[in-house]
Amino acid sequence: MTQYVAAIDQGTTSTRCMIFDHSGRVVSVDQKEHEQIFPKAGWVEHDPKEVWQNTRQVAAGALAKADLSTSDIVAVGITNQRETAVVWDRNTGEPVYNAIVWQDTRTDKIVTELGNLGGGQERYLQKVGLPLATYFSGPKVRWILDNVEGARERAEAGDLVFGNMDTWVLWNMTGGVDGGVHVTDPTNASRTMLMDLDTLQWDSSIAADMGIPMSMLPEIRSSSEVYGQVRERGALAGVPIAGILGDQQAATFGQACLSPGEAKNTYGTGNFMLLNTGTEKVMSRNGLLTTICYKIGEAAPVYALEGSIAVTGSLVQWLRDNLGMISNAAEIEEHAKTVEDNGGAYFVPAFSGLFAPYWRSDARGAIVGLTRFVNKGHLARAVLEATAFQTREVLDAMNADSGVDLTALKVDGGMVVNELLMQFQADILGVPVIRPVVNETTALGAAYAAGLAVGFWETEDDIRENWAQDKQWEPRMDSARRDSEYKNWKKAVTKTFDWVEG
Ligand SMILES: Nc1ncnc2c1ncn2[C@@H]1O[C@H](COP(=O)(O)OP(=O)(O)O)[C@@H](O)[C@H]1O
Ligand SMILES: O=P(O)(O)OC[C@H](O)CO
Repeated sequence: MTQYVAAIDQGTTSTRCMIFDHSGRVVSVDQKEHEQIFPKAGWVEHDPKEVWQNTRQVAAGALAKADLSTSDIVAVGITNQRETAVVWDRNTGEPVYNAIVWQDTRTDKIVTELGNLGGGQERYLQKVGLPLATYFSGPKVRWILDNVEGARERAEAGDLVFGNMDTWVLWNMTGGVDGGVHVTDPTNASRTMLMDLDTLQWDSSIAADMGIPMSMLPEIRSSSEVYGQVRERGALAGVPIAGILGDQQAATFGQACLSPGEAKNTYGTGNFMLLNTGTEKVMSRNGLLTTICYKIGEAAPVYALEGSIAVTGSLVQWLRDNLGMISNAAEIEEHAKTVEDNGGAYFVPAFSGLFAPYWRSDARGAIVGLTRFVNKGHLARAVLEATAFQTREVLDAMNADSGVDLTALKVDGGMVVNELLMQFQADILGVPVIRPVVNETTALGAAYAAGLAVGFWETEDDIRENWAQDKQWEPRMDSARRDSEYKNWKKAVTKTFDWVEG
């Protein structure tokens, strides 16, 4: 009987269930979007119960679409938008507040206060590998405890628990109030600001500074082992849940970046470039994050350097949803193709401040270089080019920090169907850009982690063998134009600084 592995991919905009065969080929997908809730400027929330309901639906949907039954599935992996924080009551399963999403900037004052405590920024960089920023989960949990009536008392009494989306989905999938497992993996834990990067354990002094009771925190296990079985009711009942990886680490795994020096760049809501640095923890001097890449069972953890960009695909969504300039994401390429270049316009989408390599929460978005000449096509180009320029900044930082000169870039994610963007990306980087046959590397990576734990795949070599190239874009732009475009971009970025005052 043919067997398969399933993956739940709980992303920023949607939740997917994908089923893979032994060759890593997708045999079924079901997907459901959830509401993006924007209560105020800078605030972004998701309803955790909607996400859980969607998870159940897509699990059933993916099985039904491929006409498979639960007995065909040997393991399930979970991958997720990282940093997004949920706090719920372990006795009732009710969240006390909406999930606060990674893009949300409401914690800027909390972050500033933490920076004023002993050790400041440097203490966090050394211990957790992250700069103090609104991006990470710890300050979001602190905000909930400070602002939801009665939450702090309930947390101190041991009734409230915290989880990122992996933990929320796992706890519910394994039974919720009826014995749900409260666990995370080191890739997710490394995005909270609360995990010591050397010991892979929660750091009680940082938790104390953030006012977060240790009893709220999930147990940190490896990224590939059996955590529990799917609850008896519903789709996938009884199947072992055997892998957890944050979505960007999952994509790194799915892209078979399994040796030091190998990197991938994922183009989704935001962009995330990860470079495998092996068992060596490389600390960044150029605005990158040090993070856990994966930890397979008992093996030593593998580290990564990461360049996180907050706004890339979501800028295309913004054009669609907030401006109505396009009716679907693919249309942006049609508009961009009507012109030769950006007509002098540069769009810096600092909607959540700027992440890597700047980490400027005082920045806000700007379109510069506007003249009467600029039309819709130029703006469409400027929107796509923003993704490519931001990626160049991250690649430069990556090369400087690691000493690795990346000679090609493996790409994946929702935006890489955009041919114009991929060509411009190769042009502005000056290195080839390579897309794999299976572009769903995030779900695939989580499936690999789960499949390795139950022996469906034997070793990491199986993963390397399954990877295959689909298309490669070669740089065509001459270096003088590349340099002048990049110089203009850098100048445009400086125009976004110091917008939000103190
Ligand atoms: N043809 C396209 N051109 C540019 N952007 C696109 C295109 N198709 C999808 N996108 C963008 O890709 C993103 C979705 O990618 P995906 O990897 O599914 O995201 P996530 O996992 O973050 O939810 C959306 O932000 C969307 O705007
Ligand atoms: O949901 P995605 O694919 O946009 O990924 C979000 C990242 O994990 C945020 O760190």
